[in-house]
This record gives sequence, C-alpha cells and structure tokens, in this order.
Amino acid sequence: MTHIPLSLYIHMPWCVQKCPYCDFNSHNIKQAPAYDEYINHLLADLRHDLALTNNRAVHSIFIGGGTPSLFSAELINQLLTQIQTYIPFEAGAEITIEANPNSADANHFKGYIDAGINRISIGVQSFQHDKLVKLGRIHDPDDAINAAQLASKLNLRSFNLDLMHGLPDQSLTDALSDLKQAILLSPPHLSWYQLTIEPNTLFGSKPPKLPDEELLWDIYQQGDKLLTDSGYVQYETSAYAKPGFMCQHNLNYWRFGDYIGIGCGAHGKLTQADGKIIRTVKTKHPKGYLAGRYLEKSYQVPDDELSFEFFMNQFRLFEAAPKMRFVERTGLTLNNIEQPINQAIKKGYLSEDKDNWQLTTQGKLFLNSLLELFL
Ligand SMILES: C[S@@+](CC[C@H](N)C(=O)[O-])C[C@H]1O[C@@H](n2cnc3c(N)ncnc32)[C@H](O)[C@@H]1O
Ligand SMILES: C[S@@+](CC[C@H](N)C(=O)[O-])C[C@H]1O[C@@H](n2cnc3c(N)ncnc32)[C@H](O)[C@@H]1O
Ligand code: SF4
Repeated sequence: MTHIPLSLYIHMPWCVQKCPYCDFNSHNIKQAPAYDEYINHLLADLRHDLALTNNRAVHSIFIGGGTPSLFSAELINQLLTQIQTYIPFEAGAEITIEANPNSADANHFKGYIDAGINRISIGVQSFQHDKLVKLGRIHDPDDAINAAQLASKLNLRSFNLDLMHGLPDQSLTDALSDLKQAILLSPPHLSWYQLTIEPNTLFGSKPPKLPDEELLWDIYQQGDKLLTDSGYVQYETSAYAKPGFMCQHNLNYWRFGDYIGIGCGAHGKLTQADGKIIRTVKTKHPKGYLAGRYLEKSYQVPDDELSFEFFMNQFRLFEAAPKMRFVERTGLTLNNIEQPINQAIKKGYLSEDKDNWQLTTQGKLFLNSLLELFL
C-alpha cells in the first residue's frame, strides 16, 4: 500500500455569482468569512487527516471550487507553505489552482506561481458572448482570451481550459468555433464537457432548450476529430491533452489512487496499512465547517464493492489497465474477478494480454453494462 500515490484536494467554496447550471459546492461570496480564517480551518482539517496518510508524501495538489482564484497569492502561499510543514511534497508534484477568467482573478496568476502553483485551470466555458450570457457567466470572451494568453506566457508547467458544449442554442459551427479559438491559445490540456442539466440548479428547475441528440452527436464527433487533428489525445471522455500533459491529479483519482480531501464538502480516499480503504466526506456548508465541524462522515469501503469502485474509476480512462494495479489498490486477488472479467471479454467489452486489460470500443459504448458485471 505504501506505493499508492497520495494526492491532496483543497476546496474553496465561494463564487461571485452562482451559475445556473452548476451543482458544485459553491456559495455566494457575500456570505464568505475573512479568507485567512478559512485557511486556518483548512490547516486544522488537514491535521486531523494526517493520521490516515501513513506518512506518505503528496504526489499532486488540486485547489478547486467554487472559485479558488478569489484567494490572493499571499494566502495561497501561506496555505501551501504551512501544508508543507505537515506533509512533504514529492519532487515535481503537480499543483493546480482553478481560476475564473476575469481580470481581477488573472492578476493573481503571477503570485500563484511564486507560491508554488505550476498548473492553472481556467473556466472559459465558451468564447461566444451570447452563450456566456445564457450560462450566467460574469466574464466576456476577451477576458478568457487574456487570461489564457497570460497563462501561456508565465512559467507554468501546464494550463487547462474548461469548455462546455451542447449549450442552449448552440449550432455545430458555434461549438467548433469555440474549439478553434481554444486551439489557437494552445493550452497543453483541454477539458471539454457536455453541458448536463443537474437537478439542484436553476437550469434544473427551468431547463433551457438544448441541441437535440443528433446535433449533440455531430458536435461530439466533429469536435473530437478537430482536437485529435490538432495534436490532442483524448484520455478520458472529457479530457484532452498534448502528449505528456495529462492531469496527474485526475489520473490519480481514476487509477484508484489515494487522496486527502480538505475544505467544505471535500471527499477523500485513504488506504490504511492494514489494507482497509477509508472514505472521508467533509461538512458541505461553510457554516458548519467554520464552526470546526470538519468531518461529516468517514466509512470503510466494503470488500464486495471494491472491484466495482476500482473499475468504475479505471475504465473512465482509455489507457491499458495493469492487472497488478487492481491487486495493489483493492487488496483483492485476480481470482476474485475471474468470472466478470471473462464475461466482459466474451461480450467484447474488454481485451487482455498477460499484464493488462484494455477497454474496447464496445466497452466504451456500453460502459454501464460492463460495470454492472462487477456488482
Ligand atoms: C468547479 S467548476 C470550476 C471552475 C470555476 N469556478 C469556473 O467556473 O470558472 C469546474 C468545471 O466544470 C464544468 N461544469 C460545471 N457544471 C457543469 C455542468 N452542469 N455540465 C457540464 N460541465 C459542467 C465547467 O466547465 C467548470 O469550469
Ligand atoms: C470538474 S474538475 C475540473 C478539472 C479541470 N478540468 C482540470 O483538468 O484541471 C474539478 C472540480 O471537481 C470537484 N472536485 C474534485 N476533486 C474533489 C474532491 N476530492 N472532493 C470534492 N470535490 C472535488 C471540485 O468542484 C473541482 O473544482
Ligand atoms: S461554474 Fe464555477 S463560477 Fe460558476 S458557480 Fe460553479 S464553481 Fe462557481
């Protein structure tokens, strides 16, 4: 177990304004406390989790939200400096912060790099003004272009642009035009999400009219081809990267690695020395969290759910899956899954060689049926 990489996720739960499609844990900035107070709570929260980490160093860090770029570079510096007094970072650890693309937030970029950040993920969503308005975004296309250009000039290892497609009133040309603009900015990583309507959002209660299935399929097919022709490799349904620039933090989640989760609503997964896998869930609402009630619950993943959980994560990735990774990260043996694996191969969802399993095109298309075999 000592070989399982350990990541750290840090949640910053405030935004200037809630976007009508967003179901992430974010709250209005008007209710935010002094940000340095929150930093102190994050550190206290981390101290409680240290007992579960078995003295491992941190392999990657992701500061997500909400809108982490509301935090000044000075506070991010304090946070990362303090964390290192508790837990060492591996040499070359990827350290990402998410940023909204308005100029105030972009002004923080340079200071973030001085604080140790080496990857910035910018929430662009679209480069078309009318789409941004429909999405309730408070930035305009030029802000996004400026933020991306700034990121590309700074001494970062990588930066990412988040784009969404399947937007209200979006044509194929609109969607491809967003991608073309993104490609011109040459981000090493591009996340391209299809807009989903989430129940607990404004769009959930008042759904906008979205492109029909046929158009969505065309957007996906042609967008994917455009990205591939431009040198991006799709390594997960929504994740594209130039070779060598896959997101180490997300890769660790999907390879069933371990992670500490601190901050409002953050999730963690921590394998213990005896092989038990513990999941932690932190208090979602800032009110409870700021009162010092960090941990909402923690529980052990039952043995009979481990293989499903492993494959649900691993098969999001299109890479070959090493069989020994299953053994190492679940503590189970290959005998435990011989029957479902053979069925998956028979149905054409998987192929295998001595050391690896490989998801087939059929497997990608019928992922749910494949995963059900492990229930
Ligand atoms: C937590 S948000 C982070 C970034 C930052 N707060 C921002 O909005 O710029 C992560 C990303 O998830 C994507 N996302 C959020 N809600 C979505 C939805 N309903 N459907 C598809 N993608 C969504 C957006 O691309 C967003 O940038
Ligand atoms: C949807 S992903 C976007 C990643 C981005 N596209 C990139 O490549 O950098 C990030 C979001 O997922 C959520 N998230 C990630 N890890 C989490 C964890 N351990 N606990 C709670 N939320 C998490 C947060 O809302 C975070 O802002
Ligand atoms: S999409 Fe980003 S800015 Fe909008 S509410 Fe969600 S976390 Fe906040």
